[in-house]
Amino acid sequence: MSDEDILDELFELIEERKAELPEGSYTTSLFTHEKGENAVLEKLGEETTELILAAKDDDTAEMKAEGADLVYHFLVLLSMKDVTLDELRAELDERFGGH
Ligand SMILES: N=c1c2ncn([C@@H]3O[C@H](COP(=O)(O)OP(=O)(O)OP(=O)(O)O)[C@@H](O)[C@H]3O)c2ncn1[C@@H]1O[C@H](COP(=O)(O)O)[C@@H](O)[C@H]1O
Repeated sequence: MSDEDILDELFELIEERKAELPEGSYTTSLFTHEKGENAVLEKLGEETTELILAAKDDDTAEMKAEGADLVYHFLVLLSMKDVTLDELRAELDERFGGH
């Protein structure tokens, strides 16, 4: 499975959680008052700090773990703001065009 596949699958699952709000799901809790937008923004801040500290320690295993948390919460934020993964790809594609 390519990296692109897992990002698409994860984003689709996040969109499904947003639409269906199944109980007992952590993602659901981020889309409801149980945790909400502030919790997503706080997590992005916390995990960015943890990623920086892992990099400073040259701890690549921890970098991957914190990076995965960061990507997941970033995808939740995109979905929360009705931005799609394809729009993010279009932004990256546009920048890559010059190469
Ligand atoms: N990738 C993730 C993912 N990364 C991190 N997290 C959650 O993010 C939360 C915060 O992580 P922390 O390490 O800060 O843990 P914590 O301080 O104990 O968390 P809180 O007290 O703030 O809840 C944890 O509860 C993790 O479970 C994730 N939760 C879900 N996913 C993906 O989303 C899918 C759907 O999950 P559910 O919506 O829970 O079914 C999963 O199968 C995964 O693929």
